[in-house]
Amino acid sequence: MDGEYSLSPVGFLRTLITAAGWILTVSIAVTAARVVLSAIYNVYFHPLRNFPGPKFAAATPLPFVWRLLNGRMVPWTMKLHAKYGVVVRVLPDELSFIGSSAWQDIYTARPQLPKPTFGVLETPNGIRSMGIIPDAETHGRQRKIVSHAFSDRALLSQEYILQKYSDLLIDRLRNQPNLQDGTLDICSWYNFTTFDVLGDLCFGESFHCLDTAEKHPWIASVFMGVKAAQLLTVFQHFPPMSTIVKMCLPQFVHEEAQKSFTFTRQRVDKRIASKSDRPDFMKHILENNYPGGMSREDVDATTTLLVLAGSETSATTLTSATYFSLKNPRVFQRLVREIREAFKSQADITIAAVSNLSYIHAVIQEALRMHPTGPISVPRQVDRPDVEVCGMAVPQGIRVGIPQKTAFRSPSNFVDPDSYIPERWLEDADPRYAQDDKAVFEPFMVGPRNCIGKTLAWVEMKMVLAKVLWSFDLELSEKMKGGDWSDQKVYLLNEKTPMYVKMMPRG
Ligand code: HEM
Repeated sequence: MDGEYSLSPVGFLRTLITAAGWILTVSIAVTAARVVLSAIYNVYFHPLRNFPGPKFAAATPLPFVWRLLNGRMVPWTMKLHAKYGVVVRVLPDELSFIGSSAWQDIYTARPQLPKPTFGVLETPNGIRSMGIIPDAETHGRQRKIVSHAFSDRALLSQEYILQKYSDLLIDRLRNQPNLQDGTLDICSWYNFTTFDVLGDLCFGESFHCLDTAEKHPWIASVFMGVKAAQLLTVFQHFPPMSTIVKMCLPQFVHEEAQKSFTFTRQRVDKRIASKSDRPDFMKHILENNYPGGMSREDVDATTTLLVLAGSETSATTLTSATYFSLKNPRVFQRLVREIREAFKSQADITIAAVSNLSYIHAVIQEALRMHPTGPISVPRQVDRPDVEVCGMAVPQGIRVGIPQKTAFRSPSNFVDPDSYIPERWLEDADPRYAQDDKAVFEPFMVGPRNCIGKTLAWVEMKMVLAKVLWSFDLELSEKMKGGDWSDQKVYLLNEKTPMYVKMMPRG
């Protein structure tokens, strides 16, 4: 009897291979059928079916995901909005808007439209920083505590920190051997300055980037985390993949995250143990915290966010303001004149004094328009019926957002959108620019989750730029004369490339 029913090992293997073949074929067929059916549903039956946009992007996340991966989201959304207008369906379930009223409709809606938890960067203990907490109540509670560190009074008491690092920048630049040969990358130096300022404001101790002329490894690690988080968002568009990919992340990614987490904890420990009364962020956070406000873990996570959000953005804008001004000699000359006529010495460049200058303000504003630091959409989730954006009813379950760079460079919002014209922001602006829809320009966003560091960013950028242009004559390096420095890949943040200049010390 046994012999009749037993299989030889070869027979068993053959049966196994045949069965595996069938399973694979059926799985592929089922997946293909699902993909085709969902594409048909998305294009012809989905609640967004009547919104304009390319059919392929309506059918599948692939075109969007491809741009996320190759960093070319900005040119893609620019092309789409140029073709389809104020609203474009960029994903089966996401709409992109470039009309100015979208800011109020999306980002100041009450109750808040939640921030999707896509690709969020958690610390290894699972705690999220204030910037990525989805729950409005928890976010609001933490933000209220942190906001004490950004009051006008706090800012004035922090001025000496801004003075210290902007002066150090000038000293260090003066001593660079390559100052005049066109190989000095001003972008890195701006970054060193803003990292040192934020290190000092958060931890009571800088990263010594200006001293060493190098990025601290912690900074590199945190930025790698941001890019990884952005790339991980790709898999959220293919739900089962997301969990699998997170589980399969290579060991070094976890080790890197753990290392940078430990570094933050140690720095925060040290700052708290110092019991110092210096007027940095930590003093205000600790003084205004209360049981149930922010846990120690919340403080760690939010400190990392503050360094990241406060350094990269200001350095990018300083670089683009320098780049665009140098590319436009008329602008550069007017800017330099304003600064050099206003100040007799570098020491006169104070927060109060620099805040009175109008042209430097317009120069930085126009740099933020040409090259915003958050170039792509940071969407919100429509979590209820009856939401309207730009006068259009948006169904529940959809994500909506504004891609800043596309909105700021759109000819439907600005006259000569690709030209760098600070004059459009002046009170006595050229009437040609009266047509600009300035309400669309919100580089710091609006609403309860807008930039908490906006005022600090403005004074820091003006002070650093004014000191550089007061102390040096600048020229673009030959290397920068062709091409467009601002045409950069984007992985949530701009992937900045070097910006080479020649600098001649004055006096
Ligand atoms: C040119 C300079 C800056 C620009 C253009 C900028 C822009 C922005 C934008 C667009 C957001 C909203 C991001 C989102 O919702 O995902 C944001 C949030 C934030 N920014 Fe800034 N930022 C700048 C400088 C700073 C500085 C200097 C700091 C502080 C040191 C800072 C701290 C923050 C924080 C903590 C948040 C999160 C706020 C919250 O979730 O409540 N930023 N910023």
